[in-house]
Amino acid sequence: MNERPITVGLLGCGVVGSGVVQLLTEHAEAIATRVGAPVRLGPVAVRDPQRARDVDLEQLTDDPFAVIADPEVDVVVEVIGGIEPARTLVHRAIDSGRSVVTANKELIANHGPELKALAGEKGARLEYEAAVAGGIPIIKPLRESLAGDRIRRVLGILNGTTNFILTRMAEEQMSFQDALAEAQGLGYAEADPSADVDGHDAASKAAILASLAFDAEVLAEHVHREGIRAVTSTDIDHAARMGYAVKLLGIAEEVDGSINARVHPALVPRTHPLASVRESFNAVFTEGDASGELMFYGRGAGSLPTASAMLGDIVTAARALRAGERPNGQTVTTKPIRPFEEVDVQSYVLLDVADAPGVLAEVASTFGAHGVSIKSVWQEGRADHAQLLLITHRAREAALQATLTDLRGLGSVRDIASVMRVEGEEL
Ligand SMILES: NC(=O)C1=CN([C@@H]2O[C@H](COP(=O)(O)OP(=O)(O)OC[C@H]3O[C@@H](n4cnc5c(N)ncnc54)[C@H](O)[C@@H]3O)[C@@H](O)[C@H]2O)C=CC1
Ligand SMILES: N[C@@H](CC=O)C(=O)O
Ligand code: NA
Repeated sequence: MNERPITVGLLGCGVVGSGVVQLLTEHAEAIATRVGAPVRLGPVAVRDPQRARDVDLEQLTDDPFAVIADPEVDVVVEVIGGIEPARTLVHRAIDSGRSVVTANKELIANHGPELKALAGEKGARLEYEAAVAGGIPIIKPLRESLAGDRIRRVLGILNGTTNFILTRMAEEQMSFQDALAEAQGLGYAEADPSADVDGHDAASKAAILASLAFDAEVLAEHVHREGIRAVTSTDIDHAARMGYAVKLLGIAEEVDGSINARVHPALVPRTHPLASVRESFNAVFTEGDASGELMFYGRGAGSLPTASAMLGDIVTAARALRAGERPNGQTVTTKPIRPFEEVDVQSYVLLDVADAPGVLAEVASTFGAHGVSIKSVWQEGRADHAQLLLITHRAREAALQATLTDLRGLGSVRDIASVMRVEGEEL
């Protein structure tokens, strides 16, 4: 093969970056065959070039700007994470006509529109398969394979760290803190684990999925977000007894021309395919008019699975370079974003109540007064430790909130111990 090699410049060499180096080296022959030219690793920017590493790096620098300015570099791979300096680096790389492959969901969910527009203008590619659900192919399927369908709804387990924590809490009665520490040790967690447990990471991914599924500009700030800190082992036990698993879901729906995107813990019926997604695995479940229900399942985090998605993007960018293709200028429409209060959701409510005559009727009539219909009720315990577990039918979130306010005012309701959504139930 006498073709000019395509050179990759790497920004950051942590968990994912070292996986990219490993795969570029180990799969070099197959990649060269698939691209039609060798793809070689060029300069690599790291924080500390003196530090000992598992991977072999020849051209090390501590200046990421030198990498994007290197005339040899054709494709820039960004795995530093966070907004700055990643945003400036990616912006400059694209501005100089280079294609960029990134795993940075925060960057795409906050600045994707401006970066995509610049890439279109400069004839560069901006690829980000690793940014959502790590190694699972979902960006290309949504952008290409499903481009002829109309997607109505996307439901996903989009964060490996929180799914790992919830699985350990459910199956091994492990504490939240111990499970988080284990996820950190395995390289799944973000540098600041609050990004995982408070749902920021999943919200970025939900925004990206909503943008692609509905050809719209949905940013992280448009996503209603609740993390898993409030989920207790009592909730998980109750849910299990009622036939549900507790999952942190990212949801994007288009209903009557408006989009709602949200991330929150949810009870998922055990019979739903998402309920069986355990450990650090991710899954994205799509509902399309023509394709029906599809589920994409696999490793959403970890060095090599994430690097595998990036290598696929590097091959895409390298092939486009060889073919002299310009990226397609996709039109993005502006669609209204529906606030969470105006979304119809099914809910699970756990109440600490007095076990006295008339309490259930009082609680039920409070729901009824706001038009929230109750689907099922369980009572646990007696006297001072009585708990009522209620599952509602779909109702406007604002009506549920008004119900909760009134429940707090009832003498018989000691505490609203927990409120979660229910998703994936047959309607
Ligand atoms: N770890 C995972 O499983 C996944 C991570 N991602 C994303 O991939 C990106 C990277 O994540 P990780 O590799 O896990 O993080 P990491 O913290 O292991 O690696 C980031 C590296 O960038 C380096 N760095 C920071 N600032 C730099 C600078 N100015 N110049 C040069 N190097 C710099 C750090 O020293 C660190 O080694 C993030 O955007 C993350 O959200 C996406 C999917 C999965
Ligand atoms: N911290 C993230 C890594 C992948 O995006 C996760 O836990 O899923
Ligand atoms: Na992916």
